[in-house]
Amino acid sequence: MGAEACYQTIGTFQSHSFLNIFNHHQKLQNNLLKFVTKDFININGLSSRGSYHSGQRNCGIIRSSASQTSLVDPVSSPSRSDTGETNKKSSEAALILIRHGESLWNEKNLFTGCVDVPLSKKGIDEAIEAGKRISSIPVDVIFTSALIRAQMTAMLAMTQHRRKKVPVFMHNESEQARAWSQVFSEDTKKQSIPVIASWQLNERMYGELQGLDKQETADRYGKEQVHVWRRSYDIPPPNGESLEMCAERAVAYFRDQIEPQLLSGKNVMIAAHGNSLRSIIMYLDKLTSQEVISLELSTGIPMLYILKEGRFIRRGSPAGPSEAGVYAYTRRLALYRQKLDEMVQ
Ligand SMILES: O=C(O)[C@H](O)COP(=O)(O)O
Repeated sequence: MGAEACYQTIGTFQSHSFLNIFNHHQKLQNNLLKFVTKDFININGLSSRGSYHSGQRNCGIIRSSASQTSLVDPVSSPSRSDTGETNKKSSEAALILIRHGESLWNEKNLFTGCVDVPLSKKGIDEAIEAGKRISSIPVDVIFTSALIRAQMTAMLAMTQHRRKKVPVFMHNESEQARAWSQVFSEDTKKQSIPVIASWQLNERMYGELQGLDKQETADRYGKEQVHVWRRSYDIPPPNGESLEMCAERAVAYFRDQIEPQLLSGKNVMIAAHGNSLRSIIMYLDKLTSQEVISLELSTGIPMLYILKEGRFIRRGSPAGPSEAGVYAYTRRLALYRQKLDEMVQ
Protein backbone atom coordinates (compact mmCIF):
# COMPACT_ATOMS: atom_id res chain seq x y z
CA MET A 1 0.00 0.00 0.00
CA GLY A 2 1.43 3.39 -0.94
CA ALA A 3 1.80 6.15 1.60
CA GLU A 4 -1.10 8.05 0.08
CA ALA A 5 -3.45 5.13 0.36
CA CYS A 6 -2.28 4.45 3.90
CA TYR A 7 -3.02 7.89 5.15
CA GLN A 8 -6.33 8.25 3.41
CA THR A 9 -7.61 5.07 4.94
CA ILE A 10 -10.42 6.00 7.26
CA GLY A 11 -11.46 3.95 10.20
CA THR A 12 -9.09 1.07 9.67
CA PHE A 13 -6.33 -0.06 11.90
CA GLN A 14 -3.21 -2.02 11.49
CA SER A 15 -3.90 -5.64 12.22
CA HIS A 16 -1.02 -6.02 14.65
CA SER A 17 -2.70 -3.46 16.88
CA PHE A 18 -4.35 -6.13 18.96
CA LEU A 19 -1.03 -7.64 19.83
CA ASN A 20 -0.60 -4.84 22.28
CA ILE A 21 -3.81 -5.47 24.14
CA PHE A 22 -2.61 -7.63 26.94
CA ASN A 23 1.09 -7.12 26.56
CA HIS A 24 1.03 -4.09 28.66
CA HIS A 25 2.25 -5.03 32.12
CA GLN A 26 2.73 -1.66 33.62
CA LYS A 27 0.85 -1.00 36.81
CA LEU A 28 -2.35 0.87 36.24
CA GLN A 29 -2.11 4.42 37.16
CA ASN A 30 -4.11 5.66 40.08
CA ASN A 31 -6.25 8.74 40.01
CA LEU A 32 -3.42 11.18 40.05
CA LEU A 33 -3.33 13.40 37.07
CA LYS A 34 -0.02 15.13 36.80
CA PHE A 35 -0.98 18.50 35.53
CA VAL A 36 1.44 21.06 34.34
CA THR A 37 0.97 24.22 36.30
CA LYS A 38 1.83 27.86 36.41
CA ASP A 39 -1.03 28.43 34.05
CA PHE A 40 -0.85 24.73 33.25
CA ILE A 41 2.25 25.02 31.16
CA ASN A 42 5.04 27.40 31.80
CA ILE A 43 6.79 27.76 28.52
CA ASN A 44 8.67 30.94 27.98
CA GLY A 45 8.03 32.97 24.90
CA LEU A 46 5.08 31.06 23.50
CA SER A 47 3.31 32.93 20.78
CA SER A 48 -0.41 33.40 21.04
CA ARG A 49 -3.12 33.19 18.43
CA GLY A 50 -2.49 35.16 15.32
CA SER A 51 1.10 36.04 15.99
CA TYR A 52 3.30 34.81 13.20
CA HIS A 53 6.85 35.70 14.03
CA SER A 54 8.55 34.88 10.79
CA GLY A 55 11.78 36.39 12.00
CA GLN A 56 11.90 34.26 15.11
CA ARG A 57 13.02 30.91 13.84
CA ASN A 58 15.78 30.68 16.35
CA CYS A 59 13.58 32.00 19.09
CA GLY A 60 11.25 29.14 18.22
CA ILE A 61 13.53 26.86 20.17
CA ILE A 62 11.71 27.47 23.38
CA ARG A 63 12.69 25.92 26.65
CA SER A 64 10.00 24.17 28.59
CA SER A 65 10.32 24.94 32.25
CA ALA A 66 7.17 23.21 33.34
CA SER A 67 6.84 22.71 37.02
CA GLN A 68 4.31 20.08 37.90
CA THR A 69 1.78 19.49 40.58
CA SER A 70 -0.47 16.52 41.23
CA LEU A 71 -4.20 16.95 41.14
CA VAL A 72 -6.84 14.35 41.71
CA ASP A 73 -8.98 13.82 38.68
CA PRO A 74 -12.14 11.70 38.84
CA VAL A 75 -11.30 10.39 35.39
CA SER A 76 -7.58 10.13 35.22
CA SER A 77 -6.00 10.58 31.89
CA PRO A 78 -3.88 7.56 31.22
CA SER A 79 -0.84 9.75 31.32
CA ARG A 80 2.23 9.02 33.35
CA SER A 81 1.54 6.71 36.26
CA ASP A 82 2.74 7.21 39.77
CA THR A 83 4.94 4.19 39.56
CA GLY A 84 7.95 6.29 38.83
CA GLU A 85 7.85 5.51 35.14
CA THR A 86 9.25 8.78 34.04
CA ASN A 87 11.91 7.62 31.70
CA LYS A 88 11.72 7.35 27.96
CA LYS A 89 11.52 3.58 27.96
CA SER A 90 8.46 3.12 30.14
CA SER A 91 6.23 6.08 29.35
CA GLU A 92 3.29 5.81 27.03
CA ALA A 93 1.10 8.48 25.51
CA ALA A 94 -1.43 9.10 22.76
CA LEU A 95 -0.76 11.62 20.01
CA ILE A 96 -3.63 12.82 17.84
CA LEU A 97 -2.87 14.75 14.67
CA ILE A 98 -5.64 16.64 12.89
CA ARG A 99 -5.37 18.65 9.73
CA HIS A 100 -7.85 21.52 9.96
CA GLY A 101 -11.27 21.15 8.37
CA GLU A 102 -11.97 22.70 4.99
CA SER A 103 -11.29 26.45 5.00
CA LEU A 104 -13.12 29.09 2.99
CA TRP A 105 -10.11 29.22 0.65
CA ASN A 106 -9.91 25.42 0.34
CA GLU A 107 -13.52 25.69 -0.76
CA LYS A 108 -12.57 28.31 -3.38
CA ASN A 109 -9.48 26.29 -4.42
CA LEU A 110 -7.07 29.12 -3.56
CA PHE A 111 -3.51 28.71 -2.32
CA THR A 112 -3.70 29.66 1.33
CA GLY A 113 -0.36 29.04 3.07
CA CYS A 114 0.00 31.46 5.98
CA VAL A 115 -3.03 33.59 5.12
CA ASP A 116 -5.34 33.35 8.13
CA VAL A 117 -8.67 32.15 6.74
CA PRO A 118 -11.47 30.58 8.81
CA LEU A 119 -13.26 27.27 8.26
CA SER A 120 -16.09 26.87 5.79
CA LYS A 121 -19.43 25.42 6.90
CA LYS A 122 -18.19 22.04 5.65
CA GLY A 123 -14.95 22.54 7.62
CA ILE A 124 -16.94 23.22 10.79
CA ASP A 125 -18.88 20.00 10.26
CA GLU A 126 -15.64 18.10 9.61
CA ALA A 127 -14.12 19.41 12.83
CA ILE A 128 -17.16 18.36 14.84
CA GLU A 129 -17.09 14.95 13.20
CA ALA A 130 -13.38 14.63 13.98
CA GLY A 131 -14.19 15.48 17.61
CA LYS A 132 -16.69 12.64 17.79
CA ARG A 133 -14.09 10.23 16.50
CA ILE A 134 -11.63 11.10 19.24
CA SER A 135 -14.13 11.81 21.99
CA SER A 136 -12.98 8.93 24.19
CA ILE A 137 -9.25 9.42 23.71
CA PRO A 138 -7.48 11.35 26.46
CA VAL A 139 -6.14 14.81 25.68
CA ASP A 140 -3.92 16.58 28.25
CA VAL A 141 -2.36 19.29 26.09
CA ILE A 142 -3.37 20.80 22.75
CA PHE A 143 -0.93 22.34 20.30
CA THR A 144 -2.24 24.35 17.36
CA SER A 145 -0.73 26.60 14.76
CA ALA A 146 -1.21 30.35 15.07
CA LEU A 147 -3.83 30.20 12.30
CA ILE A 148 -7.53 30.30 13.03
CA ARG A 149 -8.53 27.37 10.81
CA ALA A 150 -6.42 25.03 12.96
CA GLN A 151 -7.61 26.63 16.18
CA MET A 152 -11.28 26.46 15.16
CA THR A 153 -10.78 22.80 14.31
CA ALA A 154 -9.24 22.01 17.69
CA MET A 155 -11.89 23.93 19.62
CA LEU A 156 -14.83 22.51 17.67
CA ALA A 157 -13.42 19.00 18.01
CA MET A 158 -13.09 19.43 21.77
CA THR A 159 -16.78 20.40 22.10
CA GLN A 160 -17.45 16.72 21.39
CA HIS A 161 -15.04 15.29 23.93
CA ARG A 162 -16.74 13.18 26.59
CA ARG A 163 -14.45 14.33 29.38
CA LYS A 164 -15.84 17.88 29.01
CA LYS A 165 -12.68 19.66 30.03
CA VAL A 166 -12.39 23.24 28.84
CA PRO A 167 -9.58 24.10 26.42
CA VAL A 168 -7.83 27.26 27.64
CA PHE A 169 -5.40 29.20 25.44
CA MET A 170 -2.10 30.05 27.04
CA HIS A 171 -1.01 33.66 26.67
CA ASN A 172 2.67 33.87 27.43
CA GLU A 173 3.55 36.40 24.76
CA SER A 174 4.35 38.99 27.43
CA GLU A 175 4.64 39.16 31.19
CA GLN A 176 1.41 41.10 31.31
CA ALA A 177 -0.44 38.64 29.09
CA ARG A 178 0.78 35.83 31.32
CA ALA A 179 -0.20 37.65 34.52
CA TRP A 180 -3.60 38.70 33.22
CA SER A 181 -4.56 35.22 32.09
CA GLN A 182 -3.75 33.41 35.33
CA VAL A 183 -6.24 31.00 36.83
CA PHE A 184 -6.46 30.97 40.62
CA SER A 185 -8.48 27.84 41.21
CA GLU A 186 -6.77 24.45 41.27
CA ASP A 187 -10.15 22.83 40.66
CA THR A 188 -10.73 24.91 37.58
CA LYS A 189 -7.25 24.14 36.29
CA LYS A 190 -7.99 20.48 36.78
CA GLN A 191 -10.97 20.81 34.48
CA SER A 192 -9.01 22.64 31.81
CA ILE A 193 -6.73 21.65 28.94
CA PRO A 194 -3.90 24.05 28.06
CA VAL A 195 -3.83 25.10 24.42
CA ILE A 196 -0.53 26.30 23.00
CA ALA A 197 -0.57 28.14 19.69
CA SER A 198 2.69 28.38 17.74
CA TRP A 199 3.56 29.79 14.33
CA GLN A 200 6.04 26.95 13.84
CA LEU A 201 3.06 24.65 13.21
CA ASN A 202 1.63 26.99 10.55
CA GLU A 203 1.01 25.88 6.99
CA ARG A 204 4.06 26.28 4.81
CA MET A 205 4.41 29.79 3.49
CA TYR A 206 3.20 29.60 -0.09
CA GLY A 207 5.02 32.73 -1.25
CA GLU A 208 3.64 34.48 -4.28
CA LEU A 209 1.09 31.74 -4.82
CA GLN A 210 -0.91 32.79 -1.73
CA GLY A 211 -4.38 33.90 -2.80
CA LEU A 212 -4.02 32.53 -6.35
CA ASP A 213 -6.50 30.07 -7.79
CA LYS A 214 -4.89 26.61 -7.99
CA GLN A 215 -6.47 25.73 -11.33
CA GLU A 216 -5.69 29.10 -12.91
CA THR A 217 -2.09 28.81 -11.69
CA ALA A 218 -1.82 25.37 -13.30
CA ASP A 219 -3.27 26.73 -16.54
CA ARG A 220 -0.76 29.58 -16.51
CA TYR A 221 2.45 27.85 -15.40
CA GLY A 222 1.65 24.29 -16.41
CA LYS A 223 0.34 21.41 -14.33
CA GLU A 224 3.77 19.92 -13.84
CA GLN A 225 5.37 23.10 -12.55
CA VAL A 226 2.52 23.59 -10.08
CA HIS A 227 2.84 19.98 -8.97
CA VAL A 228 6.55 20.57 -8.32
CA TRP A 229 5.74 23.65 -6.23
CA ARG A 230 3.06 21.80 -4.31
CA ARG A 231 4.62 18.42 -3.77
CA SER A 232 8.37 18.43 -4.31
CA TYR A 233 10.39 18.14 -1.15
CA ASP A 234 12.99 20.81 -1.63
CA ILE A 235 11.78 23.16 -4.39
CA PRO A 236 9.94 26.15 -2.91
CA PRO A 237 7.19 28.08 -4.68
CA PRO A 238 8.32 31.61 -5.66
CA ASN A 239 9.47 33.34 -2.46
CA GLY A 240 7.83 30.68 -0.34
CA GLU A 241 8.84 27.67 1.74
CA SER A 242 9.59 24.21 0.40
CA LEU A 243 8.38 21.26 2.43
CA GLU A 244 11.96 20.87 3.59
CA MET A 245 12.00 24.44 4.94
CA CYS A 246 8.61 23.94 6.57
CA ALA A 247 9.87 20.71 8.16
CA GLU A 248 12.89 22.50 9.55
CA ARG A 249 10.76 24.67 11.85
CA ALA A 250 7.78 22.31 12.38
CA VAL A 251 9.88 19.27 13.28
CA ALA A 252 12.23 21.33 15.45
CA TYR A 253 9.20 22.58 17.34
CA PHE A 254 7.78 19.07 17.63
CA ARG A 255 11.06 17.74 18.98
CA ASP A 256 11.70 20.61 21.38
CA GLN A 257 8.22 21.29 22.69
CA ILE A 258 5.83 18.45 21.96
CA GLU A 259 7.92 15.31 22.21
CA PRO A 260 9.00 16.08 25.82
CA GLN A 261 5.32 16.32 26.78
CA LEU A 262 4.65 12.93 25.21
CA LEU A 263 7.72 11.39 26.79
CA SER A 264 6.51 12.57 30.18
CA GLY A 265 3.25 10.71 29.57
CA LYS A 266 1.01 13.59 28.47
CA ASN A 267 -1.55 12.83 25.79
CA VAL A 268 -1.29 15.43 23.05
CA MET A 269 -3.48 16.69 20.24
CA ILE A 270 -1.96 18.72 17.41
CA ALA A 271 -4.27 20.66 15.10
CA ALA A 272 -2.29 21.99 12.18
CA HIS A 273 -1.99 21.93 8.40
CA GLY A 274 -1.38 19.74 5.38
CA ASN A 275 2.30 20.51 5.07
CA SER A 276 3.32 21.12 8.69
CA LEU A 277 1.71 17.76 9.53
CA ARG A 278 3.27 16.04 6.53
CA SER A 279 6.63 17.19 7.90
CA ILE A 280 5.86 15.84 11.36
CA ILE A 281 4.57 12.54 9.97
CA MET A 282 7.73 12.28 7.89
CA TYR A 283 9.65 12.49 11.17
CA LEU A 284 7.36 10.12 13.11
CA ASP A 285 7.21 7.48 10.38
CA LYS A 286 10.78 8.02 9.22
CA LEU A 287 9.65 8.63 5.64
CA THR A 288 12.21 9.51 3.01
CA SER A 289 11.98 12.71 1.00
CA GLN A 290 10.69 10.52 -1.85
CA GLU A 291 8.04 8.81 0.23
CA VAL A 292 6.66 12.03 1.67
CA ILE A 293 5.90 13.32 -1.83
CA SER A 294 2.92 10.97 -2.17
CA LEU A 295 1.63 11.60 1.34
CA GLU A 296 -1.71 13.44 1.21
CA LEU A 297 -3.74 14.37 4.27
CA SER A 298 -7.49 14.84 4.12
CA THR A 299 -9.05 17.77 5.94
CA GLY A 300 -10.56 17.03 9.34
CA ILE A 301 -9.46 13.40 9.66
CA PRO A 302 -7.78 12.63 13.01
CA MET A 303 -4.84 10.25 13.09
CA LEU A 304 -3.69 8.45 16.19
CA TYR A 305 -0.16 7.54 17.22
CA ILE A 306 0.90 5.82 20.40
CA LEU A 307 4.28 6.62 21.86
CA LYS A 308 5.43 3.49 23.57
CA GLU A 309 8.87 2.54 24.76
CA GLY A 310 10.31 5.55 22.99
CA ARG A 311 8.78 4.63 19.62
CA PHE A 312 5.90 6.20 17.72
CA ILE A 313 3.43 3.61 16.48
CA ARG A 314 0.89 4.75 13.91
CA ARG A 315 -2.60 3.53 14.72
CA GLY A 316 -4.64 4.89 11.84
CA SER A 317 -7.71 6.98 12.19
CA PRO A 318 -10.23 6.36 14.97
CA ALA A 319 -13.58 5.66 13.35
CA GLY A 320 -15.83 6.65 16.24
CA PRO A 321 -16.19 6.84 19.99
CA SER A 322 -17.83 3.43 20.26
CA GLU A 323 -15.42 1.70 17.93
CA ALA A 324 -13.59 -0.97 19.90
CA GLY A 325 -10.26 -1.19 18.12
CA VAL A 326 -8.59 1.99 19.24
CA TYR A 327 -9.13 1.26 22.92
CA ALA A 328 -7.60 -2.14 22.59
CA TYR A 329 -4.24 -0.68 21.69
CA THR A 330 -3.27 -0.12 25.26
CA ARG A 331 -4.78 -1.00 28.55
CA ARG A 332 -4.67 2.62 29.60
CA LEU A 333 -6.86 3.75 26.73
CA ALA A 334 -9.33 1.01 27.52
CA LEU A 335 -9.44 2.07 31.17
CA TYR A 336 -9.88 5.69 30.26
CA ARG A 337 -12.87 4.91 28.11
CA GLN A 338 -14.29 2.64 30.77
CA LYS A 339 -14.12 5.45 33.30
CA LEU A 340 -15.85 7.78 30.89
CA ASP A 341 -18.58 5.19 30.44
CA GLU A 342 -18.99 4.88 34.19
CA MET A 343 -19.10 8.64 34.57
CA VAL A 344 -22.04 8.89 32.17
CA GLN A 345 -24.07 6.23 34.00
O1 LIG B 1 -2.16 26.22 1.84
C1 LIG B 1 -2.92 25.64 1.05
O2 LIG B 1 -3.30 26.13 -0.01
C2 LIG B 1 -3.42 24.26 1.39
O3 LIG B 1 -3.87 24.24 2.69
C3 LIG B 1 -2.38 23.22 1.22
O4 LIG B 1 -2.01 23.30 -0.08
P1 LIG B 1 -1.38 22.09 -0.88
O5 LIG B 1 -2.41 21.03 -1.03
O6 LIG B 1 -1.01 22.71 -2.19
O7 LIG B 1 -0.17 21.63 -0.13
